[in-house]
Amino acid sequence: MQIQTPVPRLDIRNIMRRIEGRAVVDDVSLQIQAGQVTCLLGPSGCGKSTTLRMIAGVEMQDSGEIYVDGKLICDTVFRVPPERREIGLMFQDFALFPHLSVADNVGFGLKGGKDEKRARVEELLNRVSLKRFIDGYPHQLSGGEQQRVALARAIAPRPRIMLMDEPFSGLDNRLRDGIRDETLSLLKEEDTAVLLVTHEPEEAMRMADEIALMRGGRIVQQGAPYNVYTHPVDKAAVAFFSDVNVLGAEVRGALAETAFGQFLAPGVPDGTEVEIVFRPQHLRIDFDRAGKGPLPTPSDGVPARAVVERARFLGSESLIEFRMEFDGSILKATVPNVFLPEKGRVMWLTVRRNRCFVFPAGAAAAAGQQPG
Ligand SMILES: Nc1ncnc2c1ncn2[C@@H]1O[C@H](COP(=O)(O)OP(=O)(O)OP(=O)(O)O)[C@@H](O)[C@H]1O
Repeated sequence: MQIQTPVPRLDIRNIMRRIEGRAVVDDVSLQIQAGQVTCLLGPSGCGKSTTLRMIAGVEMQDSGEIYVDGKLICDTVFRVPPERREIGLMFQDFALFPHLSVADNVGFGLKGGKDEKRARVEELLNRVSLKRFIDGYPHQLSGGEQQRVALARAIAPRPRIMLMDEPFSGLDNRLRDGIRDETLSLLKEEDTAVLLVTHEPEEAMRMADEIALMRGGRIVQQGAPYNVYTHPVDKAAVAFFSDVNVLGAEVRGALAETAFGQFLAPGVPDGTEVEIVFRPQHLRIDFDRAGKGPLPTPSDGVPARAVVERARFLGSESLIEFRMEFDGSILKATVPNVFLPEKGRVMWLTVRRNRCFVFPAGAAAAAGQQPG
């Protein structure tokens, strides 16, 4: 039986944008289905907003095509104007019209009869729990309430695609999580395809069905949040989501020898410098017992002696920095709850081997391998 993949709501193929001779967006391809949220995640200046502007139609790509529901809306010669693309936009500075009532703001882009428009406005204000402000004005609302009105306005004309550029970054932390969740459930109910730009990994993890990790104009990795987090393509992809620890080693006979034992480096030629990369939560801490640590195990390898340099309580976890006896480097460990050993205390560390990644040293953009 053949499984039919639905036609993507948004399909971007190989788009490229050069500014002053530099590829600001470099061969980006992306597909988003109706009802799916994809987060374009990357550091400042990596080309996220430029990608969004090309989809919105306010900036032209130098090559590549954009399709909506299988229909070409833009290549280098043909271009559907922005107002006919049925694309909703939501940005950080969501700028409601100050002189229009909440109802008129939400109904701004709506077509149809007066009653029909009013019904849609009421439905959406109800949905974002702001019906009581229907005849109020933007200045009477808090930042979070204005943001919810902006969401209702963007979604009112039932756009096929919603483009959101850092839409929650102007909100204070306490409000943000609630509004993110509310926004997500409304967008899902409306079956909109969403492309959300953010530089915050927590936001992408919270909102996305798929994360597209962008760097230097290119998408370097794409997949479900769990996969992007647990199978990063390179050291920078690990570091984007958390602190990282790095051990340097040279490969001999497909093995990288470290103070924590050997790591598999299948297919890596002898003499290659590699980096063993792991997150702070994957270091195990053990107490010193008369100068000895725990026994080596296949899953945790060999213990290495370390001295506590600094320990801090961060709320839900503690962060401990260790100076490693084998080379004087610092490794970071996090443990749940409160654990604050005093500076200078000797402890033993092991690494969860199946949570380590082995990458070629210094090759930020190269694909890495996970040990078996
Ligand atoms: N019109 C322009 N003229 C010159 N440079 C530009 C122009 N538009 C974008 N750039 C450059 O292209 C790169 C990508 O910009 P873009 O705004 O797409 O990045 P971003 O990932 O959205 O960053 P941020 O998160 O800071 O908004 C940046 O280096 C930016 O300076």
